[in-house]
Amino acid sequence: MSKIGDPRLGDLLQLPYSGNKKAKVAILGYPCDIGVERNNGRVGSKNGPCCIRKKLEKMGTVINPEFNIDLSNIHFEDRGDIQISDSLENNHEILASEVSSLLNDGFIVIVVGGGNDQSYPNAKGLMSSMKSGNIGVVNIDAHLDVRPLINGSLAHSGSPFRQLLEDEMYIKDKGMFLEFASQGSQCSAEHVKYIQSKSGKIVWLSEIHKKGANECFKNVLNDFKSRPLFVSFDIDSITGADCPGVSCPSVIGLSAQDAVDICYLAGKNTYTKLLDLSEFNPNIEEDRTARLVVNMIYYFLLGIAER
Ligand SMILES: N=CN[C@@H](CCC(=O)O)C(=O)O
Repeated sequence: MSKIGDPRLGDLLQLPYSGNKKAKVAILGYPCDIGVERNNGRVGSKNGPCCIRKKLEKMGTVINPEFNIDLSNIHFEDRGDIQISDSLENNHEILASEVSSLLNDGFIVIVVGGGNDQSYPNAKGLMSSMKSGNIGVVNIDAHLDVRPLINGSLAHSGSPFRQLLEDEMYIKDKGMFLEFASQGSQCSAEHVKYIQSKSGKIVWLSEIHKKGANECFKNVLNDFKSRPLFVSFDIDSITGADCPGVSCPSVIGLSAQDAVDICYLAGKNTYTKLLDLSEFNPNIEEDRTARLVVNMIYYFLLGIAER
């Protein structure tokens, strides 16, 4: 529990819903790393949601005196973890349907993974709730994650955005896709061509370092205009010094400050319906990285409070 006179996110989660709140936000866990294993990555992200929940309890002031933002105007609800089995395909179906039903109930949704394979079912959940593929998807990630399915049919943590770019509804309704903070040392030239052939865009990490993450991300939000937006954040896009607990770390990347600034802007953007956070792996490092992830959630909420 929080200390006297200092309510935190855990207290916000306890408040019952009252009709006059500014927004409803639901947090949902995807405790699954089968997709990471299939992609030959380091497993452990299935323990991510549980670890985040423990930290969430005590972090993040409900009234932020630095920015003068009061989160008690937001209804924040923990919807638990989705039911996981050994079948990744089943897990994805359940996830897409849960995300869609939360969005239909008027929630802004935060999904905490788990592997990055979650991002295609999450996008499907958004398309199904909108009954349209005319959505915007921004993948903040060191990797492009447009690898082909294994044996032509098995999804994995490196394939979610190829699945999106090949999705019938997304293609028919002219969805829009952009990769943000991609690292050329970890992305194949063939995959770049593939994304361009599907009208996807890429903002490389080097460009972000020149112009600043805030500026670059504001431009992206502007380009996506009024489409319902899904911001997918793979935390391995953040430099390993700031964010060591991931399946595939890098010595370069966004800073922790960039990450929270981006989450704030994503939350403040009226069209953002869905945020997912992927690849937190507490088996590798659980304290510093979990604190960063909770801060990212917190800054997203601060942004929503400023809509
Ligand atoms: N979501 C992560 N995708 C990366 C994983 C790389 C790795 O674990 O080695 C990718 O497929 O490139």
